[in-house]
Amino acid sequence: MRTPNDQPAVEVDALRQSYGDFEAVRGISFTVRRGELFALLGTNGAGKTTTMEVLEGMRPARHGHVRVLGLDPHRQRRRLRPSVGIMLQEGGFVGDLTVAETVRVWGGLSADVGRPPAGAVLETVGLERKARTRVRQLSGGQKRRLDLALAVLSGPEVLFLDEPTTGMDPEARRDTWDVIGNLRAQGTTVLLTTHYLEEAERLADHLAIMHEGTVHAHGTVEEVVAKAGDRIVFRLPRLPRGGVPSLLDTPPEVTRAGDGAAVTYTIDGASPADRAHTALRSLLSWADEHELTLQRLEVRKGTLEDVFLSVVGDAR
Ligand SMILES: Nc1ncnc2c1ncn2[C@@H]1O[C@H](COP(=O)(O)OP(=O)(O)OP(=O)(O)O)[C@@H](O)[C@H]1O
Repeated sequence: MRTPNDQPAVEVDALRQSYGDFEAVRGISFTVRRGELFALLGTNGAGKTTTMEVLEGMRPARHGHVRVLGLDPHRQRRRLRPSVGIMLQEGGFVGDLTVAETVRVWGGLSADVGRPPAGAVLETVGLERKARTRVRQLSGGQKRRLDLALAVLSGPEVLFLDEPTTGMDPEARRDTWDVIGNLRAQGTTVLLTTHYLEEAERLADHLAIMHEGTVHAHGTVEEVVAKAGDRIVFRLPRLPRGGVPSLLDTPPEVTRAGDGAAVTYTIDGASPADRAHTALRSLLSWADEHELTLQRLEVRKGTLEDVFLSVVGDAR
C-alpha cells in the first residue's frame, strides 16, 4: 500500500487509554514521518506497550486519534496488515518447531508474494546457523532475533518493535542495531520502544521520553540533549563551613562522601553559551579563597541520561 509521501507514517493525537479506573496513557501526541526511526523511551509502566498495542490495532483508541499509513489501525487492521510488521514484547513460539520451520509456518499465515526465503531472513538477523535448532533450545536473545525475523518477513513499510533488544548480550544488541539501522536505511519506518538510552541515541531520528502516561521530552536526540544544559562536576576532600555556594543562581547538588562531597551544578540549557565559563571562573576563585582543590573537575555537556533522570526526578 502506498500513501502520499507527505503523510506521516504514524500519527498519535491526544491519545488516552485506561485499564478500568487506571489511566495508563494520559493524552500523548507524536508523529512519525515516513522512513524515520522513532524511539519511545520510558520508565517501567510508562505506557509504551499500551501505546504500541493501540498502534498495532490490538485495542481501539479510547480517546484521541491514531492513524498508521493514514488508516485506523483497529478498524482497518485487515487493510493495514500487509504493510505492518510487529515484534511483540513476548513472542509466542511453538517450542518443538525448528527455527526454519517457524519462519515457514509464519510466512504461510500471511499470504504474500515475493517473500524472501527463510534462509535469507534468518541471515538478516544472524540466525542462519540455528535454522535446524528447535525453538525451545534458543537462548532468550536468540528468540528475540527470531521475533525480529518474523516481524520483517513480509517486507513491511512500518515496523513496530517493542523492546527489540531486551535479553540480548552487548554484541547481539549491536548486531541487532545494525539490522534495524539497515532496515531504516532501506526506507522502512520504525517505531521502537526501549529502556536503553544508548539504543535510542544510536538509532533514533526522533525520540520521546514517556513517564507515567505522559510525554515529557520530544525531539531529535540533539534537541532533547540541548535542553539538559552543561554540567560542572567535581569532588571536595572536605566540606568547608558555610557549604558550597550557588553559581549564577544555580544551587549545587551535594552528595556527602566521608568527610568530603561530590558536587554537581547544572547550568541551564536555555542560558547563553558562555555561562559555564563565567560560572567556572567564580567557582575557582571560591576554591582559592577556601584553599580547596576541586578534584576530578569536569565540565561536560548534558547527556540523554541526564534528561531522562531529570524527567523521572521532576515527575516524582
Ligand atoms: N491489562 C492490563 N490491566 C491493567 N493494567 C495494565 C494492563 N496492562 C498494563 N497495565 C498498566 O498500565 C501501565 C502501563 O503499562 P505498559 O505495559 O503500557 O507500560 P510500559 O511503558 O510498556 O512498561 P515496561 O517498560 O515496564 O514494559 C502500567 O502501570 C501497567 O501496570
